Amino acid sequence: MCPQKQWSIEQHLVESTTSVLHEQIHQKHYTVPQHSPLPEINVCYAVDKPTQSFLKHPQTGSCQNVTSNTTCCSECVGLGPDRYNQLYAAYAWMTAATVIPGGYFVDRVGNRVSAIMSTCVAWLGTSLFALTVTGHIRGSSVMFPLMFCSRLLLGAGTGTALIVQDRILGTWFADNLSIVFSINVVALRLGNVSNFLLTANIANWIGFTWALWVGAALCSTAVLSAVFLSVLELYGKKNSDKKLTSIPDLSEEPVTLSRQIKNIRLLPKTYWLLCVTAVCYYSAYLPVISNGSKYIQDRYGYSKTTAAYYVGAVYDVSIIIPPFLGLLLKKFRCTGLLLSCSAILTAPVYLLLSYCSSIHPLVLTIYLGITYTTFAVCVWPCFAMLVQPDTFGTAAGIAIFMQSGGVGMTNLAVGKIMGTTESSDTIELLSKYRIVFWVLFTLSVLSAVFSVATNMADSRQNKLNSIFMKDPVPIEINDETSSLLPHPRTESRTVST
Ligand SMILES: C[C@H](N)C(=O)N[C@@H](CCCCN)C(=O)O
Repeated sequence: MCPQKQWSIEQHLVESTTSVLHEQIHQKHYTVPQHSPLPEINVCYAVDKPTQSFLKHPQTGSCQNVTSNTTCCSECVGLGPDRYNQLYAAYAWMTAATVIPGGYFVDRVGNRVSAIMSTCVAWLGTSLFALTVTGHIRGSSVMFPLMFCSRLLLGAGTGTALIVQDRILGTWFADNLSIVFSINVVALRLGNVSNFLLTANIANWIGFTWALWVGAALCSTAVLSAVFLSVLELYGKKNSDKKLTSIPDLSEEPVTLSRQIKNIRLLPKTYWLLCVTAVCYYSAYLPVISNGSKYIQDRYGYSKTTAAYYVGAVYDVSIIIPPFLGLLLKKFRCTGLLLSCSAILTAPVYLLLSYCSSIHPLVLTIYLGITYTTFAVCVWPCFAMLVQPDTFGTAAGIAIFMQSGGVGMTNLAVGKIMGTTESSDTIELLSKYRIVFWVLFTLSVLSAVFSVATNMADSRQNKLNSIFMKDPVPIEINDETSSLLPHPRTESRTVST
Protein backbone atom coordinates (compact mmCIF):
# COMPACT_ATOMS: atom_id res chain seq x y z
CA MET A 1 0.00 0.00 0.00
CA CYS A 2 2.84 2.37 0.70
CA PRO A 3 6.01 3.10 -1.31
CA GLN A 4 8.63 1.17 0.58
CA LYS A 5 11.61 3.34 1.61
CA GLN A 6 13.49 2.28 4.69
CA TRP A 7 15.19 5.04 6.59
CA SER A 8 18.72 3.93 7.33
CA ILE A 9 20.29 4.49 10.73
CA GLU A 10 22.56 7.06 9.08
CA GLN A 11 19.58 8.97 7.77
CA HIS A 12 18.05 9.02 11.22
CA LEU A 13 21.35 10.27 12.61
CA VAL A 14 21.45 13.04 10.02
CA GLU A 15 17.87 13.93 10.84
CA SER A 16 18.53 14.01 14.56
CA THR A 17 21.62 16.18 14.01
CA THR A 18 19.74 18.70 11.92
CA SER A 19 16.95 18.67 14.44
CA VAL A 20 19.46 19.81 17.08
CA LEU A 21 20.07 22.82 14.86
CA HIS A 22 16.31 23.26 14.61
CA GLU A 23 16.26 23.20 18.40
CA GLN A 24 18.42 26.33 18.52
CA ILE A 25 16.31 28.11 15.94
CA HIS A 26 12.82 27.05 16.89
CA GLN A 27 13.08 26.41 20.61
CA LYS A 28 9.66 26.77 22.28
CA HIS A 29 8.01 27.50 18.97
CA TYR A 30 5.53 25.05 17.66
CA THR A 31 4.55 23.06 20.62
CA VAL A 32 1.06 21.82 20.21
CA PRO A 33 -1.28 24.75 19.79
CA GLN A 34 -4.70 24.48 21.21
CA HIS A 35 -7.98 25.58 19.66
CA SER A 36 -9.27 28.91 20.77
CA PRO A 37 -12.15 31.16 19.85
CA LEU A 38 -11.93 34.93 19.48
CA PRO A 39 -8.38 35.73 18.29
CA GLU A 40 -7.94 38.29 21.07
CA ILE A 41 -9.09 35.63 23.49
CA ASN A 42 -6.30 33.46 22.27
CA VAL A 43 -3.82 35.40 24.42
CA CYS A 44 -6.22 34.83 27.29
CA TYR A 45 -4.96 31.32 27.79
CA ALA A 46 -3.00 31.28 31.02
CA VAL A 47 -2.11 27.63 30.62
CA ASP A 48 -0.71 26.56 27.32
CA LYS A 49 2.08 24.47 25.98
CA PRO A 50 4.86 27.14 26.07
CA THR A 51 4.36 27.71 29.80
CA GLN A 52 3.74 24.12 30.79
CA SER A 53 7.36 23.56 31.83
CA PHE A 54 7.02 26.37 34.42
CA LEU A 55 3.83 24.83 35.74
CA LYS A 56 4.55 21.09 35.63
CA HIS A 57 8.18 21.13 36.82
CA PRO A 58 8.35 19.42 40.23
CA GLN A 59 11.04 21.76 41.59
CA THR A 60 9.61 24.96 43.01
CA GLY A 61 10.79 28.13 44.63
CA SER A 62 14.37 29.01 45.55
CA CYS A 63 17.22 26.72 44.68
CA GLN A 64 19.36 27.13 47.85
CA ASN A 65 18.75 23.66 49.19
CA VAL A 66 18.88 21.89 45.87
CA THR A 67 21.66 19.35 45.47
CA SER A 68 24.02 19.85 42.55
CA ASN A 69 22.65 16.93 40.56
CA THR A 70 19.04 18.12 40.76
CA THR A 71 17.63 20.42 38.15
CA CYS A 72 16.43 23.63 39.67
CA CYS A 73 13.71 25.94 38.49
CA SER A 74 13.29 28.97 40.72
CA GLU A 75 10.47 30.24 38.48
CA CYS A 76 8.45 27.03 38.58
CA VAL A 77 5.31 26.48 40.65
CA GLY A 78 5.49 22.67 40.90
CA LEU A 79 1.99 21.55 39.92
CA GLY A 80 3.13 18.20 38.51
CA PRO A 81 1.46 16.51 35.50
CA ASP A 82 -1.75 15.46 37.27
CA ARG A 83 -2.77 18.89 38.56
CA TYR A 84 -1.53 20.50 35.33
CA ASN A 85 -3.88 18.32 33.30
CA GLN A 86 -6.70 19.02 35.75
CA LEU A 87 -6.41 22.66 34.69
CA TYR A 88 -6.91 21.64 31.08
CA ALA A 89 -9.86 19.42 31.99
CA ALA A 90 -11.45 22.24 34.02
CA TYR A 91 -11.34 24.49 30.99
CA ALA A 92 -12.66 21.88 28.54
CA TRP A 93 -15.56 20.64 30.64
CA MET A 94 -16.57 24.15 31.72
CA THR A 95 -16.71 25.14 28.05
CA ALA A 96 -18.94 22.16 27.32
CA ALA A 97 -21.14 22.88 30.34
CA THR A 98 -21.68 26.54 29.51
CA VAL A 99 -22.04 26.71 25.74
CA ILE A 100 -25.72 25.73 25.66
CA PRO A 101 -26.91 28.18 28.38
CA GLY A 102 -24.33 30.59 27.03
CA GLY A 103 -25.77 30.32 23.53
CA TYR A 104 -29.29 30.94 24.85
CA PHE A 105 -27.95 33.92 26.81
CA VAL A 106 -26.43 35.31 23.61
CA ASP A 107 -29.76 34.99 21.78
CA ARG A 108 -31.58 36.57 24.67
CA VAL A 109 -29.40 39.60 25.39
CA GLY A 110 -27.92 40.08 21.93
CA ASN A 111 -24.42 40.43 20.50
CA ARG A 112 -23.29 43.55 22.31
CA VAL A 113 -23.97 42.58 25.91
CA SER A 114 -22.85 38.98 25.44
CA ALA A 115 -19.64 39.99 23.66
CA ILE A 116 -18.67 42.33 26.49
CA MET A 117 -19.72 39.95 29.27
CA SER A 118 -18.07 36.84 27.81
CA THR A 119 -14.77 38.62 27.20
CA CYS A 120 -14.88 40.15 30.69
CA VAL A 121 -15.33 36.67 32.21
CA ALA A 122 -12.39 35.38 30.16
CA TRP A 123 -10.26 38.37 31.16
CA LEU A 124 -11.18 37.81 34.84
CA GLY A 125 -10.08 34.20 34.48
CA THR A 126 -6.74 35.12 32.92
CA SER A 127 -6.07 37.83 35.50
CA LEU A 128 -6.94 35.52 38.38
CA PHE A 129 -4.54 32.92 37.01
CA ALA A 130 -1.74 35.49 36.89
CA LEU A 131 -2.57 36.51 40.46
CA THR A 132 -2.16 32.94 41.69
CA VAL A 133 1.56 32.97 40.85
CA THR A 134 2.13 36.43 42.29
CA GLY A 135 3.40 37.35 45.75
CA HIS A 136 2.34 35.31 48.76
CA ILE A 137 -0.33 33.37 46.87
CA ARG A 138 2.36 31.64 44.81
CA GLY A 139 3.14 28.28 46.39
CA SER A 140 0.45 28.71 49.05
CA SER A 141 -2.38 26.26 49.73
CA VAL A 142 -4.87 28.50 47.90
CA MET A 143 -2.78 28.75 44.72
CA PHE A 144 -4.10 25.67 42.94
CA PRO A 145 -7.78 26.12 43.91
CA LEU A 146 -7.61 29.66 42.57
CA MET A 147 -5.89 28.41 39.43
CA PHE A 148 -8.68 25.88 39.00
CA CYS A 149 -11.33 28.59 39.40
CA SER A 150 -9.54 30.80 36.89
CA ARG A 151 -9.67 28.01 34.31
CA LEU A 152 -13.40 27.54 34.94
CA LEU A 153 -13.92 31.24 34.27
CA LEU A 154 -11.79 31.05 31.14
CA GLY A 155 -13.74 28.05 29.85
CA ALA A 156 -17.08 29.77 30.47
CA GLY A 157 -15.95 33.01 28.85
CA THR A 158 -14.23 31.67 25.76
CA GLY A 159 -16.90 29.07 24.99
CA THR A 160 -19.59 31.75 24.89
CA ALA A 161 -17.29 34.17 23.09
CA LEU A 162 -16.86 31.65 20.29
CA ILE A 163 -20.62 31.63 19.80
CA VAL A 164 -20.87 35.42 19.85
CA GLN A 165 -18.12 35.61 17.28
CA ASP A 166 -19.89 33.32 14.84
CA ARG A 167 -23.27 34.92 15.49
CA ILE A 168 -21.93 38.37 14.68
CA LEU A 169 -20.35 37.11 11.47
CA GLY A 170 -23.55 35.33 10.49
CA THR A 171 -25.68 38.37 11.34
CA TRP A 172 -23.72 41.14 9.70
CA PHE A 173 -22.07 39.37 6.77
CA ALA A 174 -24.77 37.01 5.53
CA ASP A 175 -23.89 38.03 1.98
CA ASN A 176 -20.24 37.11 2.46
CA LEU A 177 -20.23 34.24 4.90
CA SER A 178 -17.40 32.33 3.23
CA ILE A 179 -15.08 35.32 3.12
CA VAL A 180 -15.60 36.41 6.72
CA PHE A 181 -15.46 32.92 8.20
CA SER A 182 -12.25 32.20 6.29
CA ILE A 183 -10.70 35.42 7.66
CA ASN A 184 -11.93 34.34 11.07
CA VAL A 185 -10.02 31.04 10.82
CA VAL A 186 -6.89 32.99 9.85
CA ALA A 187 -7.31 35.22 12.91
CA LEU A 188 -7.80 32.21 15.16
CA ARG A 189 -4.69 30.48 13.89
CA LEU A 190 -2.63 33.69 13.97
CA GLY A 191 -3.61 33.86 17.61
CA ASN A 192 -2.41 30.29 18.18
CA VAL A 193 0.89 30.80 16.43
CA SER A 194 1.67 34.21 17.95
CA ASN A 195 0.76 32.85 21.38
CA PHE A 196 3.34 30.10 21.02
CA LEU A 197 5.92 32.41 19.50
CA LEU A 198 5.59 34.97 22.29
CA THR A 199 4.64 33.36 25.59
CA ALA A 200 7.72 31.25 26.27
CA ASN A 201 10.07 33.99 25.07
CA ILE A 202 8.42 36.59 27.32
CA ALA A 203 8.65 34.17 30.24
CA ASN A 204 12.34 33.69 29.58
CA TRP A 205 12.85 37.43 29.18
CA ILE A 206 10.96 38.92 32.16
CA GLY A 207 9.93 35.86 34.15
CA PHE A 208 6.95 33.52 34.25
CA THR A 209 4.78 35.68 36.53
CA TRP A 210 5.15 38.77 34.40
CA ALA A 211 4.51 36.70 31.28
CA LEU A 212 1.11 35.76 32.70
CA TRP A 213 0.34 39.38 33.54
CA VAL A 214 1.31 40.38 30.01
CA GLY A 215 -1.13 37.72 28.82
CA ALA A 216 -3.86 39.12 31.08
CA ALA A 217 -3.16 42.62 29.76
CA LEU A 218 -3.37 41.35 26.17
CA CYS A 219 -6.59 39.55 27.05
CA SER A 220 -8.07 42.91 28.01
CA THR A 221 -7.90 43.81 24.31
CA ALA A 222 -10.69 41.26 23.87
CA VAL A 223 -12.89 43.36 26.14
CA LEU A 224 -11.91 46.57 24.38
CA SER A 225 -12.65 44.89 21.04
CA ALA A 226 -16.06 43.82 22.33
CA VAL A 227 -16.84 47.38 23.44
CA PHE A 228 -15.73 48.77 20.08
CA LEU A 229 -17.76 46.10 18.31
CA SER A 230 -20.82 47.08 20.32
CA VAL A 231 -20.44 50.71 19.36
CA LEU A 232 -20.10 49.71 15.72
CA GLU A 233 -23.18 47.49 15.90
CA LEU A 234 -25.25 50.22 17.50
CA TYR A 235 -24.11 52.67 14.84
CA GLY A 236 -24.73 50.12 12.09
CA LYS A 237 -28.26 49.33 13.19
CA LYS A 238 -29.17 53.00 13.45
CA ASN A 239 -27.56 54.17 10.24
CA SER A 240 -27.82 51.25 7.86
CA ASP A 241 -30.28 51.56 4.97
CA LYS A 242 -31.32 47.94 5.26
CA LYS A 243 -32.26 45.72 8.12
CA LEU A 244 -29.09 43.78 8.71
CA THR A 245 -30.39 41.34 11.19
CA SER A 246 -33.46 39.51 12.25
CA ILE A 247 -32.25 39.56 15.83
CA PRO A 248 -34.76 41.34 18.01
CA ASP A 249 -33.40 44.18 20.10
CA LEU A 250 -34.40 44.19 23.72
CA SER A 251 -37.06 46.74 22.84
CA GLU A 252 -38.71 44.14 20.58
CA GLU A 253 -40.11 40.77 21.60
CA PRO A 254 -37.49 39.13 23.84
CA VAL A 255 -36.14 35.70 23.10
CA THR A 256 -37.80 33.35 25.57
CA LEU A 257 -36.86 29.82 26.55
CA SER A 258 -40.11 28.41 25.20
CA ARG A 259 -39.60 30.20 21.89
CA GLN A 260 -36.03 28.92 21.62
CA ILE A 261 -37.10 25.36 22.43
CA LYS A 262 -39.67 25.66 19.66
CA ASN A 263 -37.05 27.06 17.28
CA ILE A 264 -34.58 24.28 18.12
CA ARG A 265 -37.29 21.69 17.45
CA LEU A 266 -37.89 23.40 14.12
CA LEU A 267 -34.26 23.24 13.10
CA PRO A 268 -33.89 21.33 9.84
CA LYS A 269 -32.50 17.80 9.69
CA THR A 270 -29.52 19.23 7.84
CA TYR A 271 -28.52 21.11 11.01
CA TRP A 272 -28.40 17.91 13.07
CA LEU A 273 -26.53 16.03 10.34
CA LEU A 274 -24.04 18.91 10.20
CA CYS A 275 -23.58 18.72 13.98
CA VAL A 276 -22.67 15.03 13.74
CA THR A 277 -20.36 15.80 10.81
CA ALA A 278 -18.51 18.39 12.90
CA VAL A 279 -18.40 16.16 16.00
CA CYS A 280 -16.87 13.24 14.11
CA TYR A 281 -14.41 15.41 12.22
CA TYR A 282 -13.04 17.30 15.23
CA SER A 283 -13.07 14.13 17.35
CA ALA A 284 -10.67 12.60 14.83
CA TYR A 285 -8.61 15.70 14.07
CA LEU A 286 -7.96 17.23 17.51
CA PRO A 287 -6.35 14.10 19.06
CA VAL A 288 -3.84 14.16 16.19
CA ILE A 289 -2.97 17.75 17.08
CA SER A 290 -2.63 16.98 20.78
CA ASN A 291 -0.74 13.68 20.35
CA GLY A 292 0.90 14.27 16.96
CA SER A 293 4.16 15.62 18.28
CA LYS A 294 4.80 12.60 20.52
CA TYR A 295 3.76 10.21 17.75
CA ILE A 296 6.19 11.76 15.25
CA GLN A 297 8.99 11.43 17.81
CA ASP A 298 8.16 7.77 18.46
CA ARG A 299 7.31 6.72 14.90
CA TYR A 300 9.87 8.67 12.88
CA GLY A 301 12.58 9.37 15.45
CA TYR A 302 12.54 13.16 15.25
CA SER A 303 13.36 15.41 18.20
CA LYS A 304 10.59 16.96 20.32
CA THR A 305 11.09 20.38 18.75
CA THR A 306 11.21 19.12 15.17
CA ALA A 307 8.15 16.95 15.78
CA ALA A 308 6.21 19.86 17.29
CA TYR A 309 7.38 22.02 14.40
CA TYR A 310 5.91 19.48 11.94
CA VAL A 311 2.60 19.38 13.82
CA GLY A 312 2.55 23.18 13.88
CA ALA A 313 2.64 23.10 10.08
CA VAL A 314 -1.07 22.31 10.25
CA TYR A 315 -1.64 25.84 11.53
CA ASP A 316 0.81 27.42 9.14
CA VAL A 317 -1.44 26.19 6.34
CA SER A 318 -4.48 27.53 8.23
CA ILE A 319 -3.00 31.01 8.09
CA ILE A 320 -2.26 30.96 4.38
CA ILE A 321 -5.09 29.27 2.47
CA PRO A 322 -8.40 30.43 4.06
CA PRO A 323 -8.72 33.70 2.10
CA PHE A 324 -8.30 31.80 -1.16
CA LEU A 325 -10.89 29.27 -0.06
CA GLY A 326 -13.24 32.09 0.92
CA LEU A 327 -12.94 33.72 -2.51
CA LEU A 328 -13.43 30.35 -4.19
CA LEU A 329 -16.60 29.71 -2.21
CA LYS A 330 -17.86 33.23 -2.81
CA LYS A 331 -17.57 32.61 -6.54
CA PHE A 332 -18.83 29.03 -6.76
CA ARG A 333 -21.23 28.98 -3.74
CA CYS A 334 -20.77 25.26 -3.09
CA THR A 335 -19.87 25.28 0.59
CA GLY A 336 -21.62 21.99 1.33
CA LEU A 337 -19.88 20.16 -1.49
CA LEU A 338 -16.45 21.46 -0.49
CA LEU A 339 -17.22 20.44 3.08
CA SER A 340 -17.78 16.87 1.93
CA CYS A 341 -14.67 16.91 -0.26
CA SER A 342 -12.51 18.02 2.67
CA ALA A 343 -14.03 15.43 5.00
CA ILE A 344 -13.54 12.64 2.45
CA LEU A 345 -9.98 13.66 1.61
CA THR A 346 -9.02 13.90 5.30
CA ALA A 347 -9.77 10.26 6.11
CA PRO A 348 -6.74 8.63 4.38
CA VAL A 349 -4.22 10.75 6.29
CA TYR A 350 -4.84 8.79 9.51
CA LEU A 351 -3.89 5.49 7.87
CA LEU A 352 -0.99 7.05 5.98
CA LEU A 353 0.38 8.37 9.27
CA SER A 354 0.08 4.91 10.75
CA TYR A 355 1.24 2.65 7.91
CA CYS A 356 3.40 4.73 5.56
CA SER A 357 6.53 5.80 7.40
CA SER A 358 8.18 6.27 4.02
CA ILE A 359 6.06 9.40 3.52
CA HIS A 360 7.68 12.32 5.33
CA PRO A 361 5.50 13.38 8.28
CA LEU A 362 5.69 17.03 7.21
CA VAL A 363 4.01 16.08 3.93
CA LEU A 364 1.16 14.48 5.85
CA THR A 365 0.77 17.34 8.34
CA ILE A 366 0.65 19.89 5.54
CA TYR A 367 -1.90 17.71 3.77
CA LEU A 368 -3.94 17.52 6.99
CA GLY A 369 -3.62 21.28 7.37
CA ILE A 370 -5.14 21.79 3.91
CA THR A 371 -8.06 19.43 4.45
CA TYR A 372 -8.72 20.62 8.01
CA THR A 373 -8.62 24.30 7.02
CA THR A 374 -11.01 23.65 4.15
CA PHE A 375 -13.34 21.85 6.52
CA ALA A 376 -13.21 24.64 9.14
CA VAL A 377 -13.79 27.35 6.52
CA CYS A 378 -16.83 25.42 5.27
CA VAL A 379 -18.49 23.93 8.35
CA TRP A 380 -19.07 27.05 10.44
CA PRO A 381 -20.65 29.15 7.66
CA CYS A 382 -22.94 26.18 7.01
CA PHE A 383 -24.39 26.59 10.50
CA ALA A 384 -25.01 30.26 9.76
CA MET A 385 -26.73 29.30 6.50
CA LEU A 386 -29.03 26.82 8.21
CA VAL A 387 -30.02 28.73 11.34
CA GLN A 388 -31.52 32.19 11.72
CA PRO A 389 -29.50 34.72 13.78
CA ASP A 390 -32.04 34.90 16.60
CA THR A 391 -31.61 31.16 17.19
CA PHE A 392 -27.97 30.86 16.15
CA GLY A 393 -26.55 31.25 19.64
CA THR A 394 -28.59 28.41 21.09
CA ALA A 395 -28.02 26.23 18.03
CA ALA A 396 -24.28 26.92 17.98
CA GLY A 397 -24.14 26.18 21.69
CA ILE A 398 -25.68 22.76 21.08
CA ALA A 399 -23.24 22.09 18.22
CA ILE A 400 -20.17 23.04 20.29
CA PHE A 401 -21.50 21.06 23.27
CA MET A 402 -21.81 17.97 21.05
CA GLN A 403 -18.37 18.63 19.59
CA SER A 404 -16.77 19.07 23.02
CA GLY A 405 -18.41 15.86 24.19
CA GLY A 406 -17.17 13.94 21.17
CA VAL A 407 -13.65 15.29 21.46
CA GLY A 408 -13.59 14.58 25.19
CA MET A 409 -14.72 10.99 24.73
CA THR A 410 -12.21 10.42 21.93
CA ASN A 411 -9.40 11.79 24.07
CA LEU A 412 -10.45 9.46 26.88
CA ALA A 413 -10.50 6.53 24.43
CA VAL A 414 -7.04 7.44 23.15
CA GLY A 415 -5.79 7.57 26.72
CA LYS A 416 -7.26 4.16 27.48
CA ILE A 417 -5.72 2.63 24.35
CA MET A 418 -2.28 4.12 25.00
CA GLY A 419 -2.43 3.14 28.68
CA THR A 420 -1.52 5.02 31.83
CA THR A 421 2.20 4.38 31.37
CA GLU A 422 3.95 4.57 28.03
CA SER A 423 5.08 1.21 26.71
CA SER A 424 8.84 0.82 26.64
CA ASP A 425 8.58 -1.71 23.82
CA THR A 426 8.52 0.15 20.50
CA ILE A 427 6.59 -2.57 18.69
CA GLU A 428 3.88 -2.56 21.35
CA LEU A 429 3.82 1.25 21.40
CA LEU A 430 3.39 1.50 17.63
CA SER A 431 0.69 -1.16 17.65
CA LYS A 432 -1.24 0.93 20.19
CA TYR A 433 -0.82 4.00 17.96
CA ARG A 434 -2.16 1.89 15.08
CA ILE A 435 -5.34 1.11 17.01
CA VAL A 436 -5.74 4.82 17.77
CA PHE A 437 -5.37 5.76 14.12
CA TRP A 438 -7.98 3.17 13.14
CA VAL A 439 -10.37 4.80 15.62
CA LEU A 440 -9.61 8.24 14.21
CA PHE A 441 -9.93 6.94 10.65
CA THR A 442 -13.36 5.48 11.47
CA LEU A 443 -14.51 8.79 12.93
CA SER A 444 -13.20 10.60 9.88
CA VAL A 445 -15.08 8.24 7.55
CA LEU A 446 -18.23 8.83 9.60
CA SER A 447 -17.67 12.56 9.23
CA ALA A 448 -17.43 12.15 5.46
CA VAL A 449 -20.57 9.99 5.35
CA PHE A 450 -22.59 12.47 7.41
CA SER A 451 -21.30 15.38 5.34
CA VAL A 452 -22.66 13.66 2.23
CA ALA A 453 -25.93 13.00 4.06
CA THR A 454 -26.07 16.69 4.97
CA ASN A 455 -25.74 17.70 1.34
CA MET A 456 -28.37 15.17 0.32
CA ALA A 457 -30.78 16.46 2.96
CA ASP A 458 -30.10 20.00 1.76
CA SER A 459 -30.54 19.18 -1.91
CA ARG A 460 -34.16 20.33 -2.01
CA GLN A 461 -33.47 23.83 -0.73
CA ASN A 462 -29.77 24.12 -1.58
CA LYS A 463 -29.01 26.42 1.34
CA LEU A 464 -25.47 25.01 1.46
CA ASN A 465 -24.90 24.93 -2.29
CA SER A 466 -26.76 27.91 -3.71
CA ILE A 467 -24.96 27.38 -7.00
CA PHE A 468 -27.61 24.73 -7.71
CA MET A 469 -30.48 27.02 -6.78
CA LYS A 470 -32.58 27.63 -9.91
CA ASP A 471 -34.10 30.95 -8.87
CA PRO A 472 -32.44 32.32 -5.74
CA VAL A 473 -35.19 33.01 -3.28
CA PRO A 474 -34.91 36.53 -1.87
CA ILE A 475 -34.54 36.50 1.85
CA GLU A 476 -37.25 38.49 3.49
CA ILE A 477 -36.23 39.54 6.95
CA ASN A 478 -39.73 39.76 8.22
CA ASP A 479 -40.91 40.66 11.68
CA GLU A 480 -38.85 39.37 14.56
CA THR A 481 -41.76 37.48 16.08
CA SER A 482 -41.51 34.76 13.48
CA SER A 483 -39.24 31.89 14.35
CA LEU A 484 -37.36 30.31 11.51
CA LEU A 485 -37.75 31.97 8.14
CA PRO A 486 -38.86 29.46 5.47
CA HIS A 487 -36.47 30.93 2.99
CA PRO A 488 -33.00 29.49 2.67
CA ARG A 489 -30.21 31.86 3.60
CA THR A 490 -27.92 32.13 0.63
CA GLU A 491 -24.81 34.14 -0.04
CA SER A 492 -26.88 36.49 -2.20
CA ARG A 493 -29.95 37.84 -0.43
CA THR A 494 -32.48 40.61 -0.62
CA VAL A 495 -33.60 42.05 2.67
CA SER A 496 -36.72 43.98 3.31
CA THR A 497 -36.34 47.38 4.91
C1 LIG B 1 -12.49 23.36 19.58
C2 LIG B 1 -13.34 24.58 19.34
N1 LIG B 1 -14.62 24.48 20.01
C3 LIG B 1 -13.56 24.72 17.86
O1 LIG B 1 -14.54 24.24 17.32
N2 LIG B 1 -12.64 25.39 17.19
C4 LIG B 1 -12.84 25.63 15.77
C5 LIG B 1 -13.48 26.99 15.75
C6 LIG B 1 -13.62 27.62 14.49
C7 LIG B 1 -14.55 28.82 14.65
C8 LIG B 1 -14.87 29.46 13.37
N3 LIG B 1 -15.71 30.62 13.53
C9 LIG B 1 -11.51 25.54 15.03
O2 LIG B 1 -11.45 24.93 13.95
O3 LIG B 1 -10.52 26.05 15.59
